[in-house]
Amino acid sequence: MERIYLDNNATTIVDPKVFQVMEPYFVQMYGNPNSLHSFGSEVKPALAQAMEQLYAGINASDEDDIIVNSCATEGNNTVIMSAYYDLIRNGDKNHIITSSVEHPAVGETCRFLESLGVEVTYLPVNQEGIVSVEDVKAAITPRTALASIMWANNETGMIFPIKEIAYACRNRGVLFHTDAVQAIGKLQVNVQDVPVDYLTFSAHKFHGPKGVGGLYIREGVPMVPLLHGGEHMGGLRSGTVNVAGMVGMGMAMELAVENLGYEIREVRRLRDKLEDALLALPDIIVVGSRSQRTPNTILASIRGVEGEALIWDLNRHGIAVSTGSACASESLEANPIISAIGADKDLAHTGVRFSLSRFTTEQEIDKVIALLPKVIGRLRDISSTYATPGPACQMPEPQ
Ligand SMILES: Cc1ncc(COP(=O)(O)O)c(CN[C@@H](CS)C(=O)O)c1O
Repeated sequence: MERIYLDNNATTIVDPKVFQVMEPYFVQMYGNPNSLHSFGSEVKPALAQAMEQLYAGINASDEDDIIVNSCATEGNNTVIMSAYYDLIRNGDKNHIITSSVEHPAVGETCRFLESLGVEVTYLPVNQEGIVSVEDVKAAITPRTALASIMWANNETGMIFPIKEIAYACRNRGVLFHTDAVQAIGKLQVNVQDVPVDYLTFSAHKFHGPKGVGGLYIREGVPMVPLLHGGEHMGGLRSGTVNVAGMVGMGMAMELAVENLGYEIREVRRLRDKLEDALLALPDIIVVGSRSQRTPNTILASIRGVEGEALIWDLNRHGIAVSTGSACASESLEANPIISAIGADKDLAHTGVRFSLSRFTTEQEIDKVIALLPKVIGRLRDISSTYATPGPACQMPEPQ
């Protein structure tokens, strides 16, 4: 059976060009870059080039740092724990601001710090699923150590006003971190234009390998390492460098920037084609306006159809989607994002996320469009809660 992959916000295929540059560092040039002999020294040029690609990809200046780590989860933990060690435990701060829709790598790390006595403000989202910069400004106190707000949400694709939030934090002397995992390769990320202090990303979200990520640190801002035990990454992240992974991530970053125009035009066109087909069916809503969303993502709520039931039925036809973030896919809880925007609880159990990539083809989208009415119709026919097409789904009234 031909399979169609529409879960790219969970992870992406490694671009063949990325795999090609990685391969030699597994079986030919496999030395430890910290070794003094030729096996170590011969890998250094590739690491230097990869670092240049990462700096160029987010327009970082030479004075800034980018540390290569294992993933965005590690990067998010590193930033938040650094704020705790440096500004809260040893300083006079005791407050962190984040949003109620962050990835668990931010949300759960903040909850862990609450268990250590740190005060955390979890900002709400509006019915579009977006955090307001006014709410960030209002939440800042003299004791605020850090604000951490994601650039784009992994379930809805909604893009947050990061430039305004970054300036609001800078003007009030608050360090600002953004989780840019769902932004790299989908929108322009330029740290000269957007004054973030920290920024995290994961290679496997933009057609690089799993198990490698990056943490950008603006010159002059504090960083207490999470991992100790060696001078790797200038002592900011100990552990033998994942040479092949770093080389692959560098190439993936270069290709992500190179293909941004295609993503914004062509991937968006295919996403909109799928979204239009979904909205032509009764009792379906999509979270957030397209103009405020990453070009590849749809979070749809399909009345009368449990999200899990739809993903299993589509899976039987070889189509891979998710009910939301992969890390929450085992949970049968209501989709927290759909709950957060104020939709009714029935809708919150019917969320399905479609996320495309530059490798998604028109033929694949056409096949999914042809199949959806049958799959949704069958599930509604056997549903005990869905009788006939209800009133056209309305987004919840603004609170
Ligand atoms: C915004 C955001 N922030 C951090 C992560 C974690 O990335 P790692 O490489 O696993 O560390 C993710 C990964 N979100 C996947 C898996 S849970 C999803 O299905 O939405 C993310 O989307």
